[in-house]
Amino acid sequence: MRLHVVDHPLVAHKLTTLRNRETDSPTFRRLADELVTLLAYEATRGVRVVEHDISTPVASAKGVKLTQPKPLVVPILRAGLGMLEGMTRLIPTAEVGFLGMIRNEETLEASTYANRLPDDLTGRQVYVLDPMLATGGTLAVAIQYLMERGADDVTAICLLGAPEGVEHVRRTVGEDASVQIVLAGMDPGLNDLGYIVPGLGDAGDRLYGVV
Ligand SMILES: O=P(O)(O)OC[C@H]1O[C@H](OP(=O)(O)OP(=O)(O)O)[C@H](O)[C@@H]1O
Ligand SMILES: O=c1cc[nH]c(=O)[nH]1
Ligand SMILES: [Mg+2]
Repeated sequence: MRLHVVDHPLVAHKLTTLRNRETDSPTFRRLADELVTLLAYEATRGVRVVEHDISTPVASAKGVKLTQPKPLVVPILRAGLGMLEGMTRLIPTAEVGFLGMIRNEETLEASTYANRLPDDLTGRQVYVLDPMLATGGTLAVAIQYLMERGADDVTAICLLGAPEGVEHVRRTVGEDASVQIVLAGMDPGLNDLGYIVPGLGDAGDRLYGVV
């Protein structure tokens, strides 16, 4: 498993505004969207392509195109939905599947309440979207689920992570798994309620309001 924390001043600038409690919901949504596109550029370095010959108006040329089947993008509802457009802007032809997951705020255990994914993911390259990687319970369950169905390369794109969450995912999927985590920032740890500190609060609530 590989971890990549993107080190770029524009990412750091947008993340700082995103964290600010004064940032309102419309601005939060816009920044989350912009950040994902920046992260996705890094996260898709390994996207699979094949050689593709074309003719320009002047001559023939060798290029590449995305392989079939196309990459699958999986936002984890609810908060991951705020990252979907930023991702599909970069890979418009990607297919999209959905996982609805919620963390029990007392036990911090993740459970799945919705699944709209192909049953067979054999050989698929998958990009999972979720802004927060806290205890790692949610992401570990999601990645395991995708790999059990045959996905052979999974990249998780998150805005903020905590070291204990990253280690939990590493232990669950195994050191040798073809799994990559891409973060805009890694915070020092979690508080007693399992929130990332300093973090940005509840990403779902900040995107969509308290429900
Ligand atoms: O790493 P973990 O400790 O599992 O926590 C992270 C999860 O918690 C948040 O979702 P939440 O359960 O709040 O659902 P929501 O997106 O509907 O708000 C977040 O979007 C992650 O999915
Ligand atoms: O800090 C956290 C932890 C879990 N979920 C969130 O939305 N924020
Ligand atoms: Mg939430």
